[in-house]
Amino acid sequence: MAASISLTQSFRLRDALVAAHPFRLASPFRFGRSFPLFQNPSSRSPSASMSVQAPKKSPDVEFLDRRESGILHFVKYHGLGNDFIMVDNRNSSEPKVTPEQAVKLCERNIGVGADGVIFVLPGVNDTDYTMRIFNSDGSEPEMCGNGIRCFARFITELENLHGMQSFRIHTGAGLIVPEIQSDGKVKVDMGQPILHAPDIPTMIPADKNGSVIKAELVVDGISWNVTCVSMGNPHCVTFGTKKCEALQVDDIKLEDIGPKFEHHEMFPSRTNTEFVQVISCSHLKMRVWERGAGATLACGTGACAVVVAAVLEGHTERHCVVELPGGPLEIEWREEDNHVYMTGPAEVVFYGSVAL
Ligand SMILES: N[C@@H](CCC[C@H](N)C(=O)O)C(=O)O
Repeated sequence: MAASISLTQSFRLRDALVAAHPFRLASPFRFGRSFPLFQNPSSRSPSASMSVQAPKKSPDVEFLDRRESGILHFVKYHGLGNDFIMVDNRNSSEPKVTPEQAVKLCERNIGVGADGVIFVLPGVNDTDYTMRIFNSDGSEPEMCGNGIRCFARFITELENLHGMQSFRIHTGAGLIVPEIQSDGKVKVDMGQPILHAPDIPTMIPADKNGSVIKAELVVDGISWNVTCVSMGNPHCVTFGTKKCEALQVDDIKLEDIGPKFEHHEMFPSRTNTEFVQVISCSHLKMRVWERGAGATLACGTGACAVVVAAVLEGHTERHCVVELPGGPLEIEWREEDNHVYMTGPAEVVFYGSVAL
């Protein structure tokens, strides 16, 4: 596959990237060619201290080591259709891609196409790695739930690890711990939800505990009931309006109403918004409008925020299946430690290289 697609003078796709990629591939497309120039040392290798040779990357990702000026090698991943361009950035603490380049890469018609670009950077403060992400509009969020599952699976490719693994990841939301399970799914300790209004942040008047739970927010002339939760990044969760308390989420016109929540004056850092339907006391259905990315097929931090909001509003138990357009996530808000746990898949879509 050596086709060259001309985009603009400053941005060309190389090695025949797919713009419209199939969802849920049985086996990933492969566009990168194996061509190892060097091997990265791995402190996680059990034999690292005894062997002169550092362990090899998984053969699928050896092409990431090719050093060619102006070329970005990457692996595209998705978590329930929330898709990301994953970049091996372990040799520098500065992302290899600028926010402006990320916008072009994420473009679905003339770019690779993705909801964001994620960088695997060196760890800090006793963590194994640092995760940074640019949304498709170039803004930088604090955290990404589907992204961190992809991140964990990408590390196993980079480090050629097999079986159950767990990593300590530094993010803008603090320490996050994803764990690869025996079935290949990734369970993530997403930490504690933040409910204190100024820390979310929201300017919606808070209750006596400082939280915004089932409060009124007028958007586009309609009074919505909203609960605000931060999972490191801000979320505004709604189960309905004052007039109609129970949403039918398929009826929501996301493209119209989503941006009005995102840019509402009550959210000084903008917000992600989840529209939720209660199916049962352990089953929720949601659609999401993401800050900086628009309508996506899934949002991991959003699903976590939704379960926290559902418990606080008295709709569900603490352990729920959250059904998203891209598929289900299992979410538990554990009483013992106040942490939220998210379990779901992460898959390779394809391997590629692009001229920046
Ligand atoms: N899709 C992500 C969230 C990505 C960040 C979000 N758009 C924001 O700006 O906060 C997820 O799975 O959590």
